[in-house]
Amino acid sequence: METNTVIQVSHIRKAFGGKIVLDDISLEVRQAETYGLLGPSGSGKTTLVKLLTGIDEADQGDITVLGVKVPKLSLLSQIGYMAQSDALYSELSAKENLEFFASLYGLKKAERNRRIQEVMEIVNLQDHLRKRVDQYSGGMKRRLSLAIALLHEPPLLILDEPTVGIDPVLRMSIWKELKNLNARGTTIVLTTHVMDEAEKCDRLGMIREGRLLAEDTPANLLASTGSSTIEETFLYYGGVRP
Ligand SMILES: Nc1ncnc2c1ncn2[C@@H]1O[C@H](COP(=O)(O)OP(=O)(O)OP(=O)(O)O)[C@@H](O)[C@H]1O
Repeated sequence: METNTVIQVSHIRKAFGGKIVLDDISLEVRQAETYGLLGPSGSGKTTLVKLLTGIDEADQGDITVLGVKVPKLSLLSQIGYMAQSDALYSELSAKENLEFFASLYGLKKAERNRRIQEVMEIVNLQDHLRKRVDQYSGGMKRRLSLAIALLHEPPLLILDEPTVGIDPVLRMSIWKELKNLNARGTTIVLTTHVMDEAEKCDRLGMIREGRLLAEDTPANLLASTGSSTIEETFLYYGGVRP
């Protein structure tokens, strides 16, 4: 294990009702990088990130996050998790949602107000703070969920499809912010099935049918397969060779 390892996944297996969903997955995420899990729908990405957060438990294998074996309740304050389906109180305003999560994370009042302003500016929702969440669009809800994950400035962000339903301009600004967070030492794990987004990650794990097909920097993955796009690389590892 390297000294800057934030997540160590060793030989994880997970099955639901006899169906193997994750099959002998091992990977490592290093401090201050953005690690992307790339794979088609149903490949096991969400299941894997849920194991990383400790929401769910593996049948076999070990996971260590920030030096602690998961699941561990105390780790939750260290992780900013954005689930695929938004966990928001729709009858409350965005501000009330943020205040609720800020108090869960134990943020003091002055810090709470400052952070609420900051995270809402990052996702460009500062003008919609007082709007009820049930009046938000799908993309706005995604952005609010991201804002909540950022609220307590956790050292590790785990984001399940963070930019789905978000327009390209805002997506670019969110990526810029993710890179800023990396520069300040934050480690990010995200899932995606968007190939152009995968190229923005420092390292990629390609997943298909519960197996890790390959893991490396986008540049190395392209070079080692002689591909010109990440999509071609994925197809190569998936056994589709022209
Ligand atoms: N609680 C569960 N009970 C039974 N099967 C499950 C459960 N959670 C996930 N699965 C199955 O595990 C497989 C992997 O699902 P998972 O949600 O991890 O995939 P994914 O790569 O995140 O897909 P998507 O991009 O569509 O979210 C799927 O076949 C899914 O039906």
